[in-house]
Amino acid sequence: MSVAYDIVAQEAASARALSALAPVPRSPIAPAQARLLASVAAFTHHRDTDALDHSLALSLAELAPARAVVLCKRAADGRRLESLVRCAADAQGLFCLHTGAPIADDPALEPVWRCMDQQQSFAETLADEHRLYVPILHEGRALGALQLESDTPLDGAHALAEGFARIYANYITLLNESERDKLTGLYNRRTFERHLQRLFDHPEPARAPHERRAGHAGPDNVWLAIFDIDHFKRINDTYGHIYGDEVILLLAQQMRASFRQADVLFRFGGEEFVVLLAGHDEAEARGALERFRQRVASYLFPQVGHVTVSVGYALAAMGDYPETVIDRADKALYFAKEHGRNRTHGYEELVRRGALAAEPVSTGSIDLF
Ligand SMILES: Nc1nc2c(ncn2[C@@H]2O[C@H](COP(=O)(O)OP(=O)(O)OP(=O)(O)O)[C@@H](O)[C@H]2O)c(=O)[nH]1
Repeated sequence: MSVAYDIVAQEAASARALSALAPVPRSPIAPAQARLLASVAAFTHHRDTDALDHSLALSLAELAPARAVVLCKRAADGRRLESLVRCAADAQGLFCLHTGAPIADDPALEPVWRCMDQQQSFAETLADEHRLYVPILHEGRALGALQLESDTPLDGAHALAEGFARIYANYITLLNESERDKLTGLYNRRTFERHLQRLFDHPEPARAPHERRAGHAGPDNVWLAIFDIDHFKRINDTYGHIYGDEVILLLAQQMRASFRQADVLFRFGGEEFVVLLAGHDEAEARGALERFRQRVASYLFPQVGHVTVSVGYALAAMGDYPETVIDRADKALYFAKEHGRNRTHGYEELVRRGALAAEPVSTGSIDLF
């Protein structure tokens, strides 16, 4: 018995070894399946959320097929839509991508909200257009929705769109985790450069194009501000790290409540935070930063009481190296710390009044990220 068993086992092992060496016979794959797999592979290849969003809309528009696909994403607070990506065929049938911020209370977005609230797909037929709405669900929550538009009924696209929505939800959750700080949920330093570039490309995303100032063509100015909690070591030493962490968490909440939707908030590490503000002039940027500083100073942190922050900021001009701008804001922050803390200082303002020496323009290419 045992010999026979060994022979059978040996034969099985050598068959496995042979099959490992022999070329695997390729079973024919339908072109549609091959295209689908290629699309999924291409779209899960991306490591940044913007590229992933674009790829999802494009893949679905091509495969559905749909005249247009709109990806609507909900903001973290769940109460508003944060971004729209629309992929639509032009007159030549080529797909073009448009990104933008939804207008609050836009009635055209009512079916999108219905789809997210009911967490269910549904189809609608308008005068000469068929529409399909599919929620993007993750752990019982709708992260957003897909809207497909076509001249013909989209019945066949239902399963495809739902499958894509599931893959997208899993993947975007992983990406979000890698882009955000675990304690506060703010963006981490890794994604800073991409956000800076995006602000230059799409200034003031919270406003609709018609709301922008007439004749305003290029990007608005962008300021980079660094906040540092004053005497944070003392807070840790007096109350312990758990309370220290709570101060960091509550400060992040204060940041979210104080800054506009268009401003981008980061935790750079430790007790250091960064905000990218798109604005018209320095007075506007300074006003927003001062409001935040005062808000923190008057907030009562549980157990710890009053906490203050020092703020340094600098103009991020198009073409500046991010590390140069960070360095300037850091110098202004250092000045604020040196001159009493709980203050806001701008690098350009300090240079203008001779309190800081102007730095030569950096021509290096150090990559800090
Ligand atoms: N609780 C907590 N503490 C942190 C974290 N990251 C950094 N720290 C602490 O933050 C403190 C920072 O101290 P310092 O850099 O000396 O600065 P400071 O005491 O805030 O003083 P100034 O910045 O000069 O006002 C250190 O004690 C770090 O251990 C964190 O994630 N949680």
